Amino acid sequence: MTFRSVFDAAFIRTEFDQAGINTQFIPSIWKYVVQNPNCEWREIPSLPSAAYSLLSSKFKPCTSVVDSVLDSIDQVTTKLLIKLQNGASVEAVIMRYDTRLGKYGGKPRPGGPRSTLCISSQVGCKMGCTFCATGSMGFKSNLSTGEIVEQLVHASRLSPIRNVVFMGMGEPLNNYNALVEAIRVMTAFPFQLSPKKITVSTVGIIHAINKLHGDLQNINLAVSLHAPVQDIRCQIMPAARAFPLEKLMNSLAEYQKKSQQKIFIEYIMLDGVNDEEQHAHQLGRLLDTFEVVINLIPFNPIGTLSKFGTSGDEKVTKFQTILRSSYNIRTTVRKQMGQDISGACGQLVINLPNKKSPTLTDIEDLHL
Ligand SMILES: C[S@@+](CC[C@H](N)C(=O)[O-])C[C@H]1O[C@@H](n2cnc3c(N)ncnc32)[C@H](O)[C@@H]1O
Ligand code: SF4
Repeated sequence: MTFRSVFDAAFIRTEFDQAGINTQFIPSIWKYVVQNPNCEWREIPSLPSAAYSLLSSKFKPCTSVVDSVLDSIDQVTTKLLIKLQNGASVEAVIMRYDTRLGKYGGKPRPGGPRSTLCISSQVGCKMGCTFCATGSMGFKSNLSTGEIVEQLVHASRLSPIRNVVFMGMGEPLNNYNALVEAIRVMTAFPFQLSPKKITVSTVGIIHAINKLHGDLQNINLAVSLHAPVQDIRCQIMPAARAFPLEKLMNSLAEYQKKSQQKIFIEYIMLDGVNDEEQHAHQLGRLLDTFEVVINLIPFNPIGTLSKFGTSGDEKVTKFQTILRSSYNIRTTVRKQMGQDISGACGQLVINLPNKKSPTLTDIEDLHL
């Protein structure tokens, strides 16, 4: 029998309403589950009896289970392999790199480290970017709101999570309703993450960007641009044909006008493809009228799944310098994390259900 996640917010609210149970009990149920993910419903104190029977018949505290936990050698990154109820698996990655450490003069941050959690929104992805391991799987299924939130529940048991980035498996804006609802849950009691600490990364799904600000305010939008001109974008990202660069930039301009927020631009550095000086100038001119931060991403090799090479450090530095000095654009280079456990961007790819349960060796084999 299939159970729903108690974090499937819209579903549980409707069920409570229909059964005449006050929906105000829901946050306290979530709090109990966050603290006791393996609890029995009867253990939760002070619920009406109708709530216990409804919960028992239709819901599970967590519908997903953590199959394995893998730490990087430096202990900074932890990859969770999470098995969903339908037998498919996704990965979530905890990164303990604390950008605020400098603020404390190199001493540990008061209250301990606050981690960033990289979350998956789909099993596989249909956008087919040619440098991405997840893209090579094709689309398998969407995660429900509850399955998205449960990644936070599982990770929070290992590390206090301060930031959430939708940069794991899948294209979040292709699973729009579940994404919006999941972010609403994450910013509500008992998680209470600040929307400013949540980043949605997208390949550039124009119709979804156009409505995003109406549904969620104050979150960060990151756009995987990866090329300054349409023809290079089409070569490396098939989705660029459906979402042409010019229309995407118009949509981003509208988004920025409404949100009044910086947009984060992700730019993967592919050797000899998009990393020449002329590309830096084209990118600088393209973004001239925007308030952006550019994040240059060193390409993480994905073995035979992709033919690309990683740009050399000198080229990356030159690219960064042009954007900074000629265009005054804040430009950072992404720190490489979790490569030894294939937990880095674009390295997330999972074996499929009903073949057999994936083991870590299977996953490592697929990655490398
Ligand atoms: C895996 S995607 C998930 C979010 C969304 N689908 C997107 O494309 O923005 C997160 C980021 O990883 C980047 N990425 C994908 N494959 C990569 C690779 N092999 N090396 C480095 N970054 C990669 C993507 O371009 C994107 O900026
Ligand atoms: S980079 Fe993002 S959009 Fe492209 S295939 Fe990978 S997950 Fe999908």
